[in-house]
Amino acid sequence: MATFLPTFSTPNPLSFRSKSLLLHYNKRFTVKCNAAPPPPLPPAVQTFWKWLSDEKVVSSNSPAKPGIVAEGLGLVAQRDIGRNEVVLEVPKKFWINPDTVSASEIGRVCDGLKPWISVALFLIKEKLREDDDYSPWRNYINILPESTDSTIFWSEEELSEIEGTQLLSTTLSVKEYVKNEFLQVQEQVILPNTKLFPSPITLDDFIWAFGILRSRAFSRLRGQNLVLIPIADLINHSPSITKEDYAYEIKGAGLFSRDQIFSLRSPIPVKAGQQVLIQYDLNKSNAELALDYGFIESTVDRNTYTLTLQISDSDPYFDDKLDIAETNGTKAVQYFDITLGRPLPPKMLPYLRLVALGGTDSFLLESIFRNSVWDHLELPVSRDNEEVICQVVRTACRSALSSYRTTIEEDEKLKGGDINRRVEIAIAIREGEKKVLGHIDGIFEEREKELDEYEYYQERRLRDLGLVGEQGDIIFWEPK
Ligand SMILES: C[S@@+](CC[C@H](N)C(=O)[O-])C[C@H]1O[C@@H](n2cnc3c(N)ncnc32)[C@H](O)[C@@H]1O
Repeated sequence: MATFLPTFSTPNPLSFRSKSLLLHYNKRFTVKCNAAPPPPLPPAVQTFWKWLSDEKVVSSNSPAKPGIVAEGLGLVAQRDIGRNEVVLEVPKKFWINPDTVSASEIGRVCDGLKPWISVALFLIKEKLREDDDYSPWRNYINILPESTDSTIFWSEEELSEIEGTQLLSTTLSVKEYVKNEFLQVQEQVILPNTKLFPSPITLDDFIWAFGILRSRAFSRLRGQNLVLIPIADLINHSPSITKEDYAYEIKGAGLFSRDQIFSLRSPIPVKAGQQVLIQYDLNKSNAELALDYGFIESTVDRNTYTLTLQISDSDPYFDDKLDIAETNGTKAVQYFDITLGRPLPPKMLPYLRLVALGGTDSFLLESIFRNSVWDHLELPVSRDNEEVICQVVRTACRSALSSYRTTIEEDEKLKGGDINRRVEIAIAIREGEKKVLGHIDGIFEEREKELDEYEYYQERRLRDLGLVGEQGDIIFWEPK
């Protein structure tokens, strides 16, 4: 399951982003973890299932049905399910997307709105409907959670647990973005149309809808960038499924039908009574998982930090540097996601060297080098240049590390204690970020130690001209 919204980057000039499976116990239901029979379905879920059964979307023979699981609600196999077997098929009529909104009573006032905003308004409108004002969508809305453990729902006190992290600045940027969008839509759509929106709509309602979309909408589907698929969106995530493909798709409803259906398959064999699970997104960092869904994984490589590098506007060579950067697929402000235990992104060192280029190395910025300069930047340019990039990165890492309230050792001690899920997520996130910062610092510490061993541009040039021997000795010619 992937999300649809703009990505948010952190504001620090040299900033970085951070990710274990921590099971989520949804506040809606109580889960007892023992071999007892599964807990009965809450009335809202039973009504939802009956609605879908009456509409022939599901039947008593469906391979899976809703169940109460550790993650809240989930899809539980009613019989053994094979790998790639279809678990559910949901016809288009039951999807909620911008087209659903356009065709609804609020459609005429939602035209032209961003897709997510029109769907958010639709969800809120349906949620706030009076009981006597029946709408079938109510069956779905009633099973949606009031919140998740996404950081957008955290209290100030909970957020203080991620002080100093990139996740905190991203969360605050997201909330600010949602607030601004809310204020705008409130003024332009909600308040001028009180007949359509008779109940007051608050920022909290809007944040709820945003959280629902962010955690449940399917994207990257044929022709559908933002769509809620009731019942299919009960599928939970498993970190042990490492194949993302083929879990879901949109296809034709049949040879003689123009309708479309959303089809969900199980990526692995599932025994009766077990939960059907998928991989939401292999590429999301723990910070992204925490923001979008309110859980994280213990997988090491979900820990990332985003380093933001920039060619300064006041750099005397700004235009030349920007031209070189853009010709080589980078920008004036460039983000590099650094993952724990992995090498640096390939373009990071050349970009850093470009940003730091100056003094006697600046001849490389001349136009005659334009086609070859990036190749030169792939390797150390000069001792000065290489030393500067090591110092800049190491200083930034140390400064970022000093903004966390706890050390890795203190975080380690807190783990396993009597802490709630959100604090558990907070500890893992801040520990993960610090580990990545330590990893980056370590890489540049090594480089700093090796400054005297690198071959720099001038030596490479002399060697290419045959003026340096294999051992680095300069070859002299006696004048004839
Ligand atoms: C698409 S919904 C899945 C249905 C959801 N469990 C429910 O009760 O409605 C995604 C949400 O399920 C929960 N979830 C899914 N997979 C999880 C996991 N592996 N660990 C913890 N929570 C998970 C999170 O709250 C997430 O935001």
